Amino acid sequence: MGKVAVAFAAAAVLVSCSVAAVMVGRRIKSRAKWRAVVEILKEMEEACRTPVGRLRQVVDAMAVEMHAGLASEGGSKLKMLLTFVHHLPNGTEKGTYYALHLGGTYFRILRVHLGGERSYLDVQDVERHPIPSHLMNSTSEVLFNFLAFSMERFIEKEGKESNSQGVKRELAFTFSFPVKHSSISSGVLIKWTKGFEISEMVGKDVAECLQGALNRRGLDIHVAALVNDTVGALSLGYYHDPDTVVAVVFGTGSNACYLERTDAIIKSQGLLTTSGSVVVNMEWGNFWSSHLPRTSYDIDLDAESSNPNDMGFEKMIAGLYLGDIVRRVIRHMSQVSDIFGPTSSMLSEPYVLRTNSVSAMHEDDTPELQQVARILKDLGVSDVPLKVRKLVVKICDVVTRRAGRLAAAGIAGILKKVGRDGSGGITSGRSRSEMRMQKRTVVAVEGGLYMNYTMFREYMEEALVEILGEEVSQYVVVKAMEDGSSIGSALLVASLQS
Ligand SMILES: Nc1ncnc2c1ncn2[C@@H]1O[C@H](COP(=O)(O)OP(=O)(O)O)[C@@H](O)[C@H]1O
Repeated sequence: MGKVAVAFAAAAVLVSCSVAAVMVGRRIKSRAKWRAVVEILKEMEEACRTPVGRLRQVVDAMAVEMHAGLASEGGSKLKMLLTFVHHLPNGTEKGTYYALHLGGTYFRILRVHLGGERSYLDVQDVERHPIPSHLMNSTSEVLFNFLAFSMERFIEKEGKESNSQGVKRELAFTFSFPVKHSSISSGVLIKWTKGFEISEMVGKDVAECLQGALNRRGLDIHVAALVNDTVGALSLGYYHDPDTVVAVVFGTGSNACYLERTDAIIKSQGLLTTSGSVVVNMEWGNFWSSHLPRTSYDIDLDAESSNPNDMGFEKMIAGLYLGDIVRRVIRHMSQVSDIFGPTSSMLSEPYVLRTNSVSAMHEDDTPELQQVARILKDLGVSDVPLKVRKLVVKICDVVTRRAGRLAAAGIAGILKKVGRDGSGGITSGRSRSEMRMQKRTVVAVEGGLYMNYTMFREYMEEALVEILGEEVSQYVVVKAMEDGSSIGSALLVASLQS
């Protein structure tokens, strides 16, 4: 071999050595990046842990806050609002009634016809539309004109042969935001939540605004009741099953109401009702306790939201927020590692990842996780390997598991307050034999998150059994109420007439 050939051979060896070294270096780097990502997941999992001991602390805190909110105005972050609902529909109602429901994402209109027997409940013409997003930060006039216009179109479709023609229509306005009631049919908006921002509306009478808009359109419709969506769900639950004492909504936001004894409402001493009880709208989205497992992602989400330092519990458990928590974790991982490829600017867009997509990824049962790949692609993250897709599923699981378990702790907190958790209420303990006398208790549940996200529902129901124990759980029935908020509100109006 000549000198030149030897030099080439030596250079070739050197080049292949350095290529190998670069490849090894890259592998080490990518292993380090993977480790960094796994570390983020581990930290997040740790911060989201909800062992049953911690859940029980949340249960106790919920019951304590409920007491405080009933004791004095402003005594707790839980407003514990009186709804002026003393009687719930019992099945004897008759006639045709309407409901118009303004939720966080959807508005719905429907008509129910009641024949005076529980079995004769005919729900007709349910319309459900997304709320046009520009309305959420428009003016009260624009918002209510739109609702009145939608109501007018609904009625026009009834046609001339409708049996309610020529008769004043009785309407329930189901309103999923906090209201301070002065009667069952009037109340002022306390604040907006769930991304709505029409500040001049705060302090105005909500039913009056709708009635005014209906009158301006010349519609012969009477706003007979202003009903929180949870109270609607409770009404439908009670109509079907009088053991229903609690209702919870898990949709865009989250809230709960329950039947309380009037003598337990210290802040309204002297409140008398013929039934001896009243429905209390807890506005539990604003619940807070140091026992809630909060992460840096929750803190950032809150700080960047339209209502910082507000609705802390809702921001951990409700549909509007779960997607955004998952997005924040993915974005953090994409900042410390290139496992998601070049950082997509879409990942920085708040609320771009919806909770519907989180459930689609979480429940993706295709072998290659094609749903996950498709949703990530929509976020500008293409061609990620299977192990990264699995990691995303894990993030969805951690966030939703925490949400479901905390939701269960909230429900158990209410059961504790009303003495239906097997412990005999907040102050006294009970013997085993007394526990056997536990009353059957139905919890009516509704909302898009609960109805459509199976894993959320399963985690919630599993944790409820864990908290209450097998024995007491036998007496607690969780019942889904599809469209319960709207149907139940119409039933409530019917019960006011009978
Ligand atoms: N398939 C789904 N998976 C997860 N969450 C869902 C799903 N479908 C709906 N949701 C959640 O439920 C919310 C809608 O809740 P819903 O009770 O129907 O309406 P609203 O809150 O407007 O009254 C959506 O914004 C979303 O957060």
